[in-house]
Amino acid sequence: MARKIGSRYTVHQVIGRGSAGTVWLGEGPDGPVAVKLLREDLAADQVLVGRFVQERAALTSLDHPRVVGVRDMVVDGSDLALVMELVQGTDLRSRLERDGAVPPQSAASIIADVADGLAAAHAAGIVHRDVKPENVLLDLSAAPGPGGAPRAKLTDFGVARLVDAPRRTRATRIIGTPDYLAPEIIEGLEPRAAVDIYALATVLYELLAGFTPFGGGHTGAVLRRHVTEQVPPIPGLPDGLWRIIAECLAKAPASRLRAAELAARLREQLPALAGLPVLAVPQQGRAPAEEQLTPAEAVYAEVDAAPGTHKRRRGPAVPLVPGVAPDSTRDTHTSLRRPSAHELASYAAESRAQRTAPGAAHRRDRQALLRRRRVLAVLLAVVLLLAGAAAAWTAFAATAPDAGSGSRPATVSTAPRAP
Ligand SMILES: Nc1ncnc2c1ncn2[C@@H]1O[C@H](COP(=O)(O)OP(=O)(O)OP(=O)(O)O)[C@@H](O)[C@H]1O
Repeated sequence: MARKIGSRYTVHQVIGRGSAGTVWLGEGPDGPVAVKLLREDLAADQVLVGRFVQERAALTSLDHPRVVGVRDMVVDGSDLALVMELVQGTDLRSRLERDGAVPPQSAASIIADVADGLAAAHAAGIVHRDVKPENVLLDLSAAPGPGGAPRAKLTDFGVARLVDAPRRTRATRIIGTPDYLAPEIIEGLEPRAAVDIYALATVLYELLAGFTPFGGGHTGAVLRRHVTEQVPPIPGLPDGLWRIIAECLAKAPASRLRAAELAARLREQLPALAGLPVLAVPQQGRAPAEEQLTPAEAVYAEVDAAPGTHKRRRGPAVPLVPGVAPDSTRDTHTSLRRPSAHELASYAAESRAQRTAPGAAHRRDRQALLRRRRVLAVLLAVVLLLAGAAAAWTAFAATAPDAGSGSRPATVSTAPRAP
């Protein structure tokens, strides 16, 4: 069923769904396009419509072969739509779901492409803020890159910004996808370009290992790991590639590589990675959600949907266009309560305790017990000594010559008497 979007575009078929809207295959004056129709509740939000109009110039002027171009932005009655370049292919999430992990050379090549796109965006002052496999499209119509890797393009620029909470709410809420959130976002800082580098390095890790470094279990646990834990190594990964990942997952944003450096460093690695098979990385044994909660994480157990966002979900998405059945089952943008500094500190303390091996924890408890016992023994000895001294004093006072003078201490009897 064809549908008109503004005066210039017609859409006929749904090609995908996300948390912010539905993507349609469409037709414009210059040929085929992809049209992302934002959800009705977002389209009805006047603040968001204002931002949409404001962002139009920045988003439509971002023109780079590794970025999915935004051709137009349409505000038409109740429709709010981004008209994009149509990419013939698939997205990286679908590829991961199909193949699991990716050979190291292909992974590095795909991520170098995305880093090129990010470098262009960052140079134009645009931070993506939601880099994840869903937002990387593989252009299967283009000639493949090194080792037959498909060419990648980053999409969904600006959408996280459009649906973001205003500054005053940002102090208490986070919008993003938990597995890819940089620690400084969780700590409440303004997201800058380095958050995209952190997210992209997380995607690289995921391509190589088949899972994200800090994901799994309850959202509170995921946030805590981003802030407090070191990235788990990937067995068998060549050192050069590992160093790049570790640098880009640094907790301090200033220590991370810039996007252009990341692309260049990855390309330097490509020859050495040629022919390496997919790494056999054992899946991390993260326990299912509730079992994994530490007491502090249990305090931080809220994952809820702010207006305009979806719950973190495993079920189908809310239908976005009347009459169209939901088909998205992905975890995607989530609005989260930002953990307080106290909660983060508790996560850190518990995390340190959890990292200690069970044998070491047992030894540590036993040493604490012995210390407590020693302190008690010293206290008891002091009490007994004082009691003995008091008893001796009483006995001495009772035998002294002026014992009958009552409460006056015996020493007084030796003091010079008043004339
Ligand atoms: N320009 C495009 N060309 C071709 N297909 C596209 C294009 N943009 C998006 N798609 C397809 O539509 C799907 C949904 O895209 P969308 O950006 O709405 O959601 P998402 O990125 O999966 O999730 P979210 O918006 O919640 O981050 C994509 O995964 C992709 O398969």
